[in-house]
Amino acid sequence: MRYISTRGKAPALSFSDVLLTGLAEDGGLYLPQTWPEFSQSDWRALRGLPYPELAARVMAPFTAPDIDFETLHDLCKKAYSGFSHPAIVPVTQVEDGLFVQELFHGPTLAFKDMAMQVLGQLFEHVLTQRDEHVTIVGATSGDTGSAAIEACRGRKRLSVVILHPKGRTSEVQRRQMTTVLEPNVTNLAVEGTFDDCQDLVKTLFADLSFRREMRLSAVNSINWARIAAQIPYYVHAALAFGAPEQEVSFAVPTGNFGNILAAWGARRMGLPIRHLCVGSNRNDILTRFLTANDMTIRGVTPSLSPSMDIQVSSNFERLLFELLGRDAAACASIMAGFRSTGHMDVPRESWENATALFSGLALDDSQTEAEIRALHQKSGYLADPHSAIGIAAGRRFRQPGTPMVAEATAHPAKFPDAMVAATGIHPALPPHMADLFERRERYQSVPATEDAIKTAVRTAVASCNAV
Ligand SMILES: N[C@@H](CCOP(=O)(O)O)C(=O)O
Repeated sequence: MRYISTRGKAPALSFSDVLLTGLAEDGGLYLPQTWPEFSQSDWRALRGLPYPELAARVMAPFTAPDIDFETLHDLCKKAYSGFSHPAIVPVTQVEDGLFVQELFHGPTLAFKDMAMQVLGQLFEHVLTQRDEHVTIVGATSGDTGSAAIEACRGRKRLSVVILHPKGRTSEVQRRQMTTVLEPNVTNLAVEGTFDDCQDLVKTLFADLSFRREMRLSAVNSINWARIAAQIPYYVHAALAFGAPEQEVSFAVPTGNFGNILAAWGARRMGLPIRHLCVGSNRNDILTRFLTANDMTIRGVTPSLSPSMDIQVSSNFERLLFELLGRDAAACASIMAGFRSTGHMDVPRESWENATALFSGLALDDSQTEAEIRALHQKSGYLADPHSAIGIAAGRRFRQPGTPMVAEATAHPAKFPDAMVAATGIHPALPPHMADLFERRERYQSVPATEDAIKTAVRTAVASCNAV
């Protein structure tokens, strides 16, 4: 398998190189040169497999020939060994035709662990093979940061620097990051929004000499490996409902578009997915795009679902590239226009193709709170604000005869204030985090400037090397 950039001007790479490279050197995102396709009997053969084996079988075409199936299976077993639920990604019914797949049973209580735990193993494997060290720089609106830190903490071949928007995550989310004191972990509280953090990360990658000097690598979903490791849970859910004979739809609370892009990838591989529903909060750029072809940046506003407080959804570029028939020049020019004007001009035909498969629903904070409360009263299910938005989107677009699976992306204990306001219930943190509020924090506040972040990255790498 080789990977190509959505902007067409970076070299095609193998899986291991894509893993270590993160963002393509032309600013684009890597995608498989050709999508692997599974036959009906290939899907059937995955039924009933333990999750780590299913994950390895689904990911194997993406990692070949660099990583063979046996090695990958071993890495997946290690990755999912710390999950607290025996099914890893259990599915429960909340209403007629509406189901929830819980993706938050990993160590940091969010869906990011599903891929990040695998990435930690993959980095260790590839870097050991090559005897190399990399510096991971990532941006988080709340969940990616702690998942990345958890996957990388204490690993000698990795330094990890995470940028979060100061004061814009929940306190639990912040503490999950800032109380990890291993010397290879640096937390930067950036005076800006998540979009500023993500932009700064991309700016660092765009400076090729800095990038090479620091050996930068990525753990955000700009890194293809993140998407590849998120495809298997869609397969797992679809098989549970009778795929490949039965179609399934999914509803996904969406910020950076990586999670729902993985669902799209599963469909591209032949999984019978009928409909994909995007759930947004008041930062509703994706819903505006899907309802009116209006992809215009309006500024990031804090909400009850901070992980989705995003306007520029990185992974949309991968879908755009596919919608444009893989025309990299057109994709690069639309992305350049988006960057300079804040408005993305998606050709009408591509937009119509997107809306044939995707729908969007946005909930403001009072609607989110009402959804959490009503769902809890009617079904007893306690959904965090992000998952509640996904569930509302699933209910809005479910169709008779097709199970709708809403992805529960975070544990309610990550957002206690919102949960208490909606239901009066304060969900307890699991035992391994019970003392989170007593742990010492370490982070550095920095202005949202390229110079400040570069200095902080240099210092982090130097101090890590000194240990
Ligand atoms: N919602 C994310 C933002 C970063 O997304 P990613 O999937 O690209 O890592 C978060 O919680 O940090």
